Amino acid sequence: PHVSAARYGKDNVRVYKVHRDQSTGVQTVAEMTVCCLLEGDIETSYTKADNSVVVATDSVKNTIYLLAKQNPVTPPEYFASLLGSHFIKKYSHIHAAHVKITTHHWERMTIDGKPHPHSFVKNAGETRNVEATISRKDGISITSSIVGLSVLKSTGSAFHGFVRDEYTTLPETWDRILSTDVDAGWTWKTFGTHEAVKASVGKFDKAWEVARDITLKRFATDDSASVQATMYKMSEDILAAVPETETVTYALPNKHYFELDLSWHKGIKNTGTDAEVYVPQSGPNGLIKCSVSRG
Ligand SMILES: O=c1[nH]c(=O)c2nn[nH]c2[nH]1
Repeated sequence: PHVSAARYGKDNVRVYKVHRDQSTGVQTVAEMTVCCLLEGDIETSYTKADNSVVVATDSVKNTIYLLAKQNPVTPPEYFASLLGSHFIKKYSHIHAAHVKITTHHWERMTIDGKPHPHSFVKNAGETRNVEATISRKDGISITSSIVGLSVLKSTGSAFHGFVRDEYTTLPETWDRILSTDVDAGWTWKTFGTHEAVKASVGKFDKAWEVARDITLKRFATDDSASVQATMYKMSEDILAAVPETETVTYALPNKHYFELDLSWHKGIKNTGTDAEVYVPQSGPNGLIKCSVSRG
């Protein structure tokens, strides 16, 4: 037997950084959780108990905090590229770094109609993520994503005309609730070097804003024939709006809200056009995935 693949490092490295603008007193915060795994000529640490090739995961963790102190930590695409590039520059036997950054969304509070200089609220559950592979040979591939953005529409969603056979019980509907937890990702065209990422630094925040706006607008305004049809439109829009992206990927759970028949009680009408009280389902849920590429 032989090592067919290996990577190791530190996961769940939580980092918080504050920027204090002395002139205005405005403070800005960033909080993220980092996973950084290294890949390279490390097989002997597995096969021969040879620790001479091991950059300790504790040193990986130390490096994350040091680089966070010495460099900007936003946008996360920039910091992921900077962090990964550090390891392949510093250690000739490390040939790739796999960096995942989950950033937590501290939204500045508005108090008495004014942005507060140092107080923030966290949007429940929504994160902005980056997964990057920084490779000596293949350059820097980055995928950005929005995860955990929970949305619901109370109408404007239908699902009919699907396969009807001896396995089908689902009734067709022309008016249903649609709810999902958005997981939307966009893969950037590969960057040759960290300098190329640095040159594009202004594009990452804009792309996240555009992708989020497109997702919400299409979700709200599309007269949805299915999750599949709506997510394809979202993907087309993002590819058109962000030319530096190559592929857009969505993974959308279909979080079902079941109608509840109450007619057993004095004939109360609560189904079809009379439906008002529904039963939100924790599971099973649909899961619809799609990647859309150029051309
Ligand atoms: O939007 C939907 N897509 C599907 O594939 C599906 N299957 N059941 N309900 C569904 N809704």
